[in-house]
Amino acid sequence: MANAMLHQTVGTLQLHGSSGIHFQGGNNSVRLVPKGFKVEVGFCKRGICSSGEKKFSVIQASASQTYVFDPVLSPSNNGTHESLKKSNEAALILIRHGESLWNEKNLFTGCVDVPLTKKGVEEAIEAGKRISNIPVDMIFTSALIRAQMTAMLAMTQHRRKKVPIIMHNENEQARVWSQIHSEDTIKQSIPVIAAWQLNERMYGELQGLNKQETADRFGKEKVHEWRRSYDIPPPNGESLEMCAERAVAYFKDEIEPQLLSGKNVMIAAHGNSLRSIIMYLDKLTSQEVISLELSTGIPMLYIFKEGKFIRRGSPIAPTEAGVYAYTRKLAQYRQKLDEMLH
Ligand SMILES: O=C(O)[C@@H](CO)OP(=O)(O)O
Repeated sequence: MANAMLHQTVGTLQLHGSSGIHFQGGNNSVRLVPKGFKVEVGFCKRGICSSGEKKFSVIQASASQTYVFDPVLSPSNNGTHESLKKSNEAALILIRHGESLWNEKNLFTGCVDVPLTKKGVEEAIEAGKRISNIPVDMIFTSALIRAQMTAMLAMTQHRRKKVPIIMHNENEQARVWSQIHSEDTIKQSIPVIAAWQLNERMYGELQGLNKQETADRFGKEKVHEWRRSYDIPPPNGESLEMCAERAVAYFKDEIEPQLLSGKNVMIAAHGNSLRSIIMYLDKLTSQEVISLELSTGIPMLYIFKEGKFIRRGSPIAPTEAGVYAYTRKLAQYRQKLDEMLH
């Protein structure tokens, strides 16, 4: 059995007939949720396994099978959800995409898939410089090109020089055809998971309309309500509340377990999908979130520690001492990079 996974792989898990676990949908990564916490089990033959798979169900006993798994998320690690929360610390970087061609034209964009402008490209590169000393083990982006461009461009500046690789798990063939057959190469890679749940809020009938013209037509206040209120959707679109239902659920289900296991995560997404996630992280009220505005291409750093998200603002520059004083781990990581690169 190959154990070539991007997760740190340090053990195997034997599941026997009495385990009550049955896997459906081919021999790739699966996720199951026993009492209290998540376990991620991968049994891909070779190559990169990633999370996000839902093609399985826990319904009945199956024959004995050996799986590679990530012990920090496993029940056999003597750890409970609570003790994991206490022992691990991880960095979380949030970044709204750089300026898009429709930001430049002042058009409502929502789920329309518009690329970055030249300025947006530069913003993403600048953002990358600002976080170039902060560890990144996994990247989550929306399914939209402006967020993916931003993540990739930012990573060109990272000092660790690992290669961000987009996971293709949309079907069995895509998964097999994108496998990597060198464990060393896998170690030098960062999995990038693209998820529609992190997409911008769907702006309904406003998509493609000019923001100024819409305000002139419907009134400034109405348009502000559509754009910034928590629970009032634009015509046939999503309110922030509706956007939060999928974006925050995805964050809790797919991203938080990674942070809990000590993985450092970057999320490249959008003004409103990130507003909804920040509302959750900072425990903002539906009133407070109205005035939360995110600029394009500005990275925001959180430290996840003892089950809490601690907001650390936006690193100003890669050398800014303050950021690395936040935690010993960050300081050590930066020092390691300095040693490696000198
Ligand atoms: O057009 C959009 O999709 C968003 C983000 O650019 O606009 P708004 O500022 O109204 O949230």
